[in-house]
Amino acid sequence: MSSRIPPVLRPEHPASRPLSRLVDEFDLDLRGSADGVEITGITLSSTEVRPGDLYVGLRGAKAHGASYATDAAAAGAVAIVTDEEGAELSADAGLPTIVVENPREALGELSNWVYRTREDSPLIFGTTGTNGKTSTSYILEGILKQLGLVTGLSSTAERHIGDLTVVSRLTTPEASEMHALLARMREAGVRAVALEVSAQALTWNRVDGIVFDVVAFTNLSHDHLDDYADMEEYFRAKLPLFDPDRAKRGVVSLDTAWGARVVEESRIPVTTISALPEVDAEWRVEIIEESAERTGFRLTGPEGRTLETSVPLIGWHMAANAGLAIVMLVEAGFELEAIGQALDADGGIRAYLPGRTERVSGDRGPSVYVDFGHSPDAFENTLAAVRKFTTGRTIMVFGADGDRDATKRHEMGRVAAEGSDILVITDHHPRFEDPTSIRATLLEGAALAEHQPEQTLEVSPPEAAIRAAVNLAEEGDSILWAGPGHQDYRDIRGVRTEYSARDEARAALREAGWE
Ligand SMILES: CC(=O)N[C@H]1[C@@H](OP(=O)(O)OP(=O)(O)OC[C@H]2O[C@@H](n3ccc(=O)[nH]c3=O)[C@H](O)[C@@H]2O)O[C@H](CO)[C@@H](O)[C@@H]1O[C@H](C)C(=O)N[C@@H](C)C(=O)N[C@H](CCC(=O)O)C(=O)O
Repeated sequence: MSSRIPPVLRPEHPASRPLSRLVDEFDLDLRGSADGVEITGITLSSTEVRPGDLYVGLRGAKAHGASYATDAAAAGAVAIVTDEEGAELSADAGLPTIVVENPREALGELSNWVYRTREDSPLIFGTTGTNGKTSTSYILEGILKQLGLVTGLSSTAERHIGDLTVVSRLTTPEASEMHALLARMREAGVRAVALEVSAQALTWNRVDGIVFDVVAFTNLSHDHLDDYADMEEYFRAKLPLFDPDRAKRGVVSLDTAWGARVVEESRIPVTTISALPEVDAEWRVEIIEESAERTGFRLTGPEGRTLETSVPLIGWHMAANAGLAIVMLVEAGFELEAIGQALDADGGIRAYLPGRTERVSGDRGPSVYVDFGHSPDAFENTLAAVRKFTTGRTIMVFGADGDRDATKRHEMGRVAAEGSDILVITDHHPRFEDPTSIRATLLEGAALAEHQPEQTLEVSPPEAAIRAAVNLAEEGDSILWAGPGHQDYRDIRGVRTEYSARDEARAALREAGWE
């Protein structure tokens, strides 16, 4: 049985290390005395300090972490690492202070020192790209489990330590949290870990201090242009993962043209894969069988290596993700034959992906899928997969994130209109934006589509939107609710209200008499 516990995980039996040794080993500028100071943990949030912590005060977009040093000290922090400005801000806390130029850049190595993460490290797999990171990581974890290893996972949806499930806040946690998680995994005997690595994680040093055995690039498409000036900058944010200081080998999907650019710029040995027939790659994924439950595919690689298998997931993009996961394992030294046997054993891989084109409906009535996709490219893939197995109409329900990349909204609306028979535009996480104006932009985008749905509705809030969709649906129709996926909250003006699209969809089906 898995259980859910709060997200900030620390090792249960942390080792204690003297501050004086840290100062000596890194030749740090210490102000105050290190005498008798012992470090057992590290954090960058005053609200998460535990006694014995090294508190790292870094400048954020809203505040300087060092201004919370007094709170951190009261909670048991024994020293602070910060910059010159932070040293002044934290003077009243009376903590021994280490001054570095850029505390964020120091965080990964400091966290590795505190938790000795690289000692006796498990195999670490890292996946980056716009779409498919979570699915690839879950599939990797599923295969590794079937190969008999105790596994760990860090994803947008959840974090896993063996059989323990923990909710996740960011796709890739901050470096101090990431290293604590890896230390906790080591205590639990984890021997292989699948980590999702966002572009933001690379930009903000969240995976510093970790050496990946195999990394992978899935694809790149329009997203996150609020954090990056343009696609080129977003692309360049991914490249540090393909650096010898960080990773040993890589697998690159050529399914988007950006893959070839990764190959060109990679500084580690990489192999290539594609699920597109027109693309020339070392490994090829070819769909051989598709149903509304499973996708079967043939994977062929260098030296005549071949594997025929299937995954309990729908759409060619899921076969592409599975192929990528398998080649990552081959690159890590696993035999393709053993992977094939593991995949087939026990009725096939149990790659349960929460909220990834997850069917939440029963046997009667319309099929309802909840998906996490929130980019035009993700919409296109999931809509195509759902349409393929729908005898009736395809109804799409979606909204867009507030305070996140607004430049993709027109294209989201257009792609959704292009692929659906009925479109229901609603809200997602408005955050501090006006949901009415977000919906207006999505509607403008929908109007740009060449193919227009039979009906386009604007319904707010989302619980009313899914009910409107279910009420319009008939037996044989499919409803795709894209955006919320596995999430269990909505962010409205900075307040996270408990909310589950999966539960709302099931309730709507029940109320309509389908369940
Ligand atoms: C835009 C962004 O990435 N912001 C990150 C940033 O927040 P910030 O600069 O606003 O921080 P701040 O509030 O000014 O605080 C500064 C410092 O004071 C500390 N603090 C703050 C308040 C307090 O009471 N005590 C305290 O110690 C904070 O921990 C922080 O270290 O530093 C925070 C703590 O380190 C991060 O949690 C926060 O990520 C936020 C939550 C976020 O949503 N990030 C998104 C954009 C993100 O990273 N997304 C990717 C997307 C992946 C994908 O789509 O696949 C991800 O990996 O999740």
